[in-house]
Amino acid sequence: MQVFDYEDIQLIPNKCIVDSRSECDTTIKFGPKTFKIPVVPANMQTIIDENLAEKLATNGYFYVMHRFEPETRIDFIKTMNQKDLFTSISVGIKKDEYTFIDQVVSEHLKPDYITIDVAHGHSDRVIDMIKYIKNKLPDTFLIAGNVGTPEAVRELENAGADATKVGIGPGKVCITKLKTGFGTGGWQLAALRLCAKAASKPIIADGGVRNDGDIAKSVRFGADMVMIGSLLAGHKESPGKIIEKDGQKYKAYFGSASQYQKGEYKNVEGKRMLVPYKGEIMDTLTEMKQDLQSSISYAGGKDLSSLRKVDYVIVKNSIYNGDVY
Ligand SMILES: NC(=O)C1=CN([C@@H]2O[C@H](COP(=O)(O)OP(=O)(O)OC[C@H]3O[C@@H](n4cnc5c(N)ncnc54)[C@H](OP(=O)(O)O)[C@@H]3O)[C@@H](O)[C@H]2O)C=CC1
Ligand SMILES: Nc1nc2c(ncn2[C@@H]2O[C@H](COP(=O)(O)O)[C@@H](O)[C@H]2O)c(=O)[nH]1
Repeated sequence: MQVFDYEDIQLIPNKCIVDSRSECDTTIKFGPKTFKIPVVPANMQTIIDENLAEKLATNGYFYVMHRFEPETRIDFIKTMNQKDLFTSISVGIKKDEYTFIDQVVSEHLKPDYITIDVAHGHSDRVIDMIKYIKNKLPDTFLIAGNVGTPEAVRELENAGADATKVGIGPGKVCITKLKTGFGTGGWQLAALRLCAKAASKPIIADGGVRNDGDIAKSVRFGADMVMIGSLLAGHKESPGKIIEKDGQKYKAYFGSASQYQKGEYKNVEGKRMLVPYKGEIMDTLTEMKQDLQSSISYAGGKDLSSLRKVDYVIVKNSIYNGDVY
């Protein structure tokens, strides 16, 4: 098995067929809708809230609302419906979540997307939840995760998931790899490749993206959508206040399995960090789009499908040559 991660890979350019990068089409059809770029902010409490979800939906970006204020989800769906915006929410697998699905159905709500968001998605409890949701809400596009193996992708797909989310432990605020010894941290891109080869439905690559070029690499190795936390943290629209320290502005970014999220130190697999304040998130998303357009031009194509076919080399841990920007 070839093992590598984002920083170990360089994609090999092909002859350019466009006159301008602006000709390159970064749009992706994912589930029932088409989005501007194959990028979705992580469904974490320091990354997304209702206001940002609305902004993303209005501007043609995919979003997944987090599940950490469970009692707000019904109103969130109704508000988005009133504004004629698509709805994309998260659920867990505990007993209350079955009651929540029942409530959604009894109120005749039809979320466009639901994401089952748990640490260890390869489990019968997740499979039971997939079957329950697909039975009650057959028209909802159901994303299940997280997983890190081809076997898990196949099992969740066979249970009815419409897409699977790949990534156990590669996240910036993740300490799963240190606390448990398990995961795809350090070889997320290779794990993505294995999972995508086994998949017959779309894949979301989740965690470990540190540079815009990693989005193109994710697509090359099989991702239809890329979930990003740290790169999209620290914006004006990110939940939480600006924190001033030594004259610099920051925002907090913490793991969904951290003590800051859980409110207690039990089964902690996440940490907190300060992210330098970055201004408007739309500027960052626009830059991601432009960088992806450039990637497509280097791939010698006009759309994302050209990235899927490019050759690559493994340059183990050497591509940075000390470069940071
Ligand atoms: N992508 C990643 O690498 C990771 C992501 N996370 C994120 O943290 C958040 C919390 O996740 P999670 O703890 O699953 O959610 P919950 O706290 O909602 O737990 C879901 C259920 O699964 C059980 N559970 C959790 N982990 C395991 C496990 N390893 N083996 C067996 N049962 C388990 C829990 O019981 P009990 O707590 O009693 O075990 C609970 O009953 C999510 O948003 C998740 O995405 C967390 C870790 C890794
Ligand atoms: N192991 C943990 N993983 C976590 C936790 N909270 C979130 N996550 C995962 O990280 C990605 C974001 O990764 P990034 O590298 O882009 O910052 C997120 O989508 C989750 O899958 C956690 O507490 N522990």
